[in-house]
Amino acid sequence: MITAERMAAVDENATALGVPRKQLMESGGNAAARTVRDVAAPDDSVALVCGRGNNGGDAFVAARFLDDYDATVHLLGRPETITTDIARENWAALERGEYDTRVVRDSRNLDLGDPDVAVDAMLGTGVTGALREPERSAAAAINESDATVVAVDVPSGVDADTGEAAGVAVDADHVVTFHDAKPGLDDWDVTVADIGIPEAAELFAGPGDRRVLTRPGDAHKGDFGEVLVVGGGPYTGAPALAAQAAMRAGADLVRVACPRAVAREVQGFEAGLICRPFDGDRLTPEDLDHVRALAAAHDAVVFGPGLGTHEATLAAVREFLADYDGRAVIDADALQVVPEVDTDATLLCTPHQGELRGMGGPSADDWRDRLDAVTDFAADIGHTLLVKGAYDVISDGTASRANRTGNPGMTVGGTGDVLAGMAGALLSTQEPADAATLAAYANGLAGDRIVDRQGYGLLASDLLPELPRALWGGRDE
Ligand SMILES: NC(=O)C1=CN([C@@H]2O[C@H](COP(=O)(O)OP(=O)(O)OC[C@H]3O[C@@H](n4cnc5c(N)ncnc54)[C@H](O)[C@@H]3O)[C@@H](O)[C@H]2O)[C@H](O)CC1
Ligand SMILES: [K+]
Repeated sequence: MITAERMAAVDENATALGVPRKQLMESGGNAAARTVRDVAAPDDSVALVCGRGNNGGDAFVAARFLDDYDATVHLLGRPETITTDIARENWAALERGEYDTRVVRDSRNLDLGDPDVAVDAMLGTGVTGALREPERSAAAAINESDATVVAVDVPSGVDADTGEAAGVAVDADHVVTFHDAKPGLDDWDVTVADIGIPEAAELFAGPGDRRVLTRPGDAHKGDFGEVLVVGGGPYTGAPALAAQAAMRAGADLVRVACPRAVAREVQGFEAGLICRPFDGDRLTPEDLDHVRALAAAHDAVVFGPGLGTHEATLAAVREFLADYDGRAVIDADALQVVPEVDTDATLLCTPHQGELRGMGGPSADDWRDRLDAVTDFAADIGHTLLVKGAYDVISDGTASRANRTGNPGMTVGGTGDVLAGMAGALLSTQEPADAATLAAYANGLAGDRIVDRQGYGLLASDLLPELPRALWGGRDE
């Protein structure tokens, strides 16, 4: 089962892998034609009723695979208003090939004839709200006809995510849907057609996974959250890196709770960082009132960078989590307490494989073997895991994804702090698994770009200025 939103992401990932949408449209159109062949007799007439988006484009392709039938392509609207290049190119091919095409400029002129089979390719996953004209009249005409109706991807008028129709919808006898079942189609006679989307487009994080984000140009203050980084003690750079990464990832506000001595250093890295220091030289249970009050005022907490493993510090983490019910990224030394704590918090844990074993998690040499093992362990502990490695594995306990951006130059200290900070910023507004996937992808991509440019020898802080483009994509992508 796949939602329209996720389908669009997978589609974009497929393009990045070198399987562009036009190729998928070719397969989709071919699959639609095969479904028509299954229901049509050899001399049957076929009316393909097409919208101006890619759903219509699928039927332009299908028409080429139905040469031997008496097939007519009805385009609802002027060819100049076709919304995508690939649909327009396929329409142009029909015209050049002298197929039987009709342009319906006005729904009052719609005449489907009396087809044996009607193909509904008006709207697919791009539908919003109730059908407008001329699609509404065309849907009524299809429903009133005696034709066997084959709907492409989704019956027009039906929202593929809810299965609800906001008004008139096509009453299809068969639905040929692409790649995977769509959530709203349980009650229909559905064939799922493989259109050649590589498994890697679903499994590996890619540029399509950015679609959950609002692009900075459209963003408003408050679209992103406020993030609290709790860290520092024996280490001072870690909380500063995490906080700066959270800022680069678009957090509206980032504050750092750390020992007073660390705060001076944190601000030395970046004057804009706001510190809310506590006394002493490491986190202890005595600081919890301070940390709890701060955490309650933020959308996500990043817990761990540079905290160290002092017993009192781990006790503080344990006590904090026991009655925290917000969202947190747990990294580094704080990870080891997670399995023993009963908490209502929503946690995104970012262990490398050694830390995963320290949490009582699975060890598997091959990342493919890790996919299921990490899912099982995430389900066990009830939190989302981002297991770092040459191939990162991400799971919320129901399914797993992998990320293969990044390179050996990123084993240098601090890159994990950058990842944790970015994950915290994303977790403040996104589902934990989406936040984890995107953080892993963007962190690795930033590192890959640096190494492409300058070779190895990168510093974790080099990643920071690369993060925005890695997260949102650049104009050149
Ligand atoms: N990977 C894949 O799954 C592939 C799917 N393909 C097909 O593409 C469609 C989705 O195409 P898209 O262009 O995004 O949207 P639509 O064709 O569904 O519709 C866009 C079009 O419709 C207008 N519109 C929106 N709502 C309404 C309405 N209520 N009434 C009238 N008109 C409406 C909107 O303005 C646009 O102009 C997917 O379903 C598959 O069939 C591709 O072939 C590639 C692979
Ligand atoms: K359709």
